[in-house]
Formats: sequence, C-alpha cells, structure tokens
Amino acid sequence: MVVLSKPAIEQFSHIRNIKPTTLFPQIPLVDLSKPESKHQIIKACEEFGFFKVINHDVPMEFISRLESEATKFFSLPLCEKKKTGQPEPYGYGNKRIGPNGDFGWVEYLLLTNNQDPNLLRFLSGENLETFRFALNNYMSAMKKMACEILEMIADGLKIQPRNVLSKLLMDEQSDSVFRLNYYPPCPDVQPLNGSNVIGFGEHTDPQVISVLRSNNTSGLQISLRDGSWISVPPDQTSFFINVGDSLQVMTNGKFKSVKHRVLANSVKCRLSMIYFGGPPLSEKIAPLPSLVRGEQSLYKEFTWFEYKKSAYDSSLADNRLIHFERIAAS
Ligand SMILES: C=C1C[C@]23C[C@@]1(O)CC[C@H]2[C@@]12CC[C@H](O)[C@@](C)(C(=O)O1)[C@H]2[C@@H]3C(=O)O
Ligand SMILES: O=C(O)CCC(=O)C(=O)O
Ligand SMILES: [Fe+2]
Repeated sequence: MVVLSKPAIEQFSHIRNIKPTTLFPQIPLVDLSKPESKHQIIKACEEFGFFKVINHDVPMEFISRLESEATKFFSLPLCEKKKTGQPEPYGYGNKRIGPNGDFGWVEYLLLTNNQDPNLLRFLSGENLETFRFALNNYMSAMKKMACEILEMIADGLKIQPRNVLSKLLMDEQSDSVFRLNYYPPCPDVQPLNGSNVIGFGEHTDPQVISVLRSNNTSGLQISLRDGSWISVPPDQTSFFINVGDSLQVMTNGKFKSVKHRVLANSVKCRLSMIYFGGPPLSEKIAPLPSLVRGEQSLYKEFTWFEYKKSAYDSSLADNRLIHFERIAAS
C-alpha cells in the first residue's frame, strides 16, 4: 500500500457535508432461485439500473481464492506492482483513473479477457499459475451469471431470440474487461465532520452489464433519479449488477445505466472485483427493433469500437451517451 503525504492527499476530490446517507431500505433484491426473478430484474433495471443478486450458483471457493490472490498482489511493494507498467488502459494503476485527469483513492488492476501474459508480469512460476487459475475460474463464473441474467432480461422483455444480448458476451471476440479495485484506508476521511474522499468518481459503466462483488467494507453509492446518492450496504456473499450504457441504448432507454461512485473509508480497506460484459469491437449497438416498435428510436447506431473510443476521450463523470442521442423530431 502507498502512504500519501498530506499535500498529496489534498489533490483528491473531497465531498463535504454529505447528509447521513439513506441506508438503502429498498435496494432491489433478486433471488435467482425464484421463478419470479425475471420480472424483479426488469423492474429493478427500469427503476434503478441496479440490483443485488442472491442465491447465485457461483462457488464461494472461486470468490475467496481470487480475493486472496488479489490481496497478495496489492500487498506487494509498489515497485513490484509497477512492473506491469502504466495502464494503457490495461495493467496496474494507482490513483490515476483513465487517460483524462481523473483521480481516486484507489489502486487497481485492469485486465482484458484475452489474458495478455504481459499484464501479469509481476508474477512468475507458481504464483502466476495460481493467480491465473483463480482469475479464469472467477471470470468464467461471472460471464455465465451475466449471460443468465441477460437471458432473463430478454425473456422478461419478450425479445427473441433469448440470447440476443447474451451472445454479445459469449462471442469469442467479446471485449469484456475485468477490474480489481483496492481502496486503502484513507487518513483524510473524517466521517464525523462530514468530510469524505472520492475513491472512484461518479460515472456510468459503458458496457452492457457489470457484475460487482466486494469485501464487507462499505463505500459504493448509487445515484437515484432525483440526483440523491444512497449507500449500498456491502455484502460479500452477493453480487451487484449495474446496467451499462450499451444496455440502455439496446433497450431504447427503458433501462437506465446507473450512475455510481465509491467513497474512501477511514479505517478499513475495500476490495472489489468487477466483470464488465462488453460486445465485440465491431458489434453494432442500436435500440432493438422489437423495443422501438411504435416509438422513436432514441439513439443513433454505433459500433462498440466507436463508443469505447469516445468513452476513452471523456472524463469519468461525463455523460457519454449524449453524443449518440437522436435529436427528437418536433
Ligand atoms: C476516465 C475513464 C476511465 C474509464 C475510461 C474513461 O475515459 C471513461 C470510462 C471509464 C470506465 C468506467 C467503467 C470501468 O471501470 C472502465 C474500465 C470502463 O470501461 O470505463 C473505466 C475506464 C478505465 O478505467 O480505463
Ligand atoms: O470498486 C467499486 O466498488 C466500484 C468501481 C467501479 O464502479 C468501476 O470500477 O467501474
Ligand atoms: Fe463502475
């Protein structure tokens, strides 16, 4: 872990006087073992773009193995972690998020799904093998769960074929991404004074769907439609699902991608692992015809490559979809 001096800490965004956060009584909860879950998913995606999943069949062993590998990685000396080079955008990153001047109280490892061996060059021999093994098992489980949820969404919206969304993630060329975020305790957070430090600034995820799991440290907040922020109580045995911008477009705005952020914690570290399910770069993203019938299409067609490029030209908090909206005919 890197210890920052006081002036260095001051460059981070602080948020003052946050009202005691509403402790989210109504976070949508989806029990995947229940037959009504597809309807609950649709409702949650329409109202929040976010929900919590329980009774998933991801083995706890896959979760704890990767958590322990990630903990080992973030405990390495900084010079070892830096062996992966600057994130461009993949690799190890420290405080700098993306290429456009965003900062957060976070260290991370951003990986593609094609397992570029260079990205793991801080490891060798047996350590490399155990890390890879844990990563492969976990990522396959995430892809499977994300695809099941996308198929339930297709069913719930009565779209055919039911793999119309999941096939984007199943494609060999799928541009999915995996991220490990480590938020060290931050000495500058003074909860009693209402002073908070941004761990990961507000944004929406550009992909189709994201599956997030964290340890038991709080920090994640989502923004409601009225602009208020609510804290998501951590639950290390469950997963949290975010609707991404691409799913907002494909549902012609019926689902909204959820704005979210992470606040640093004064005493505990937070470790999160997130699978971002994305389409192949050449895939055309546009509202699905069966969801547009009788309505106006709200978005222009674009490829995932075009959207991703435009996202990487933007800052975290920017509204990235605005450039792809159709101007409503009067
Ligand atoms: C500031 C940025 C970081 C980001 C790329 C971007 O230019 C805007 C989108 C950001 C985001 C948010 C969700 C994911 O964490 C991420 C990997 C992604 O696909 O889009 C990050 C990008 C990043 O950290 O490289
Ligand atoms: O680390 C977290 O809990 C969320 C981070 C996040 O939203 C992201 O990496 O896109
Ligand atoms: Fe995110």
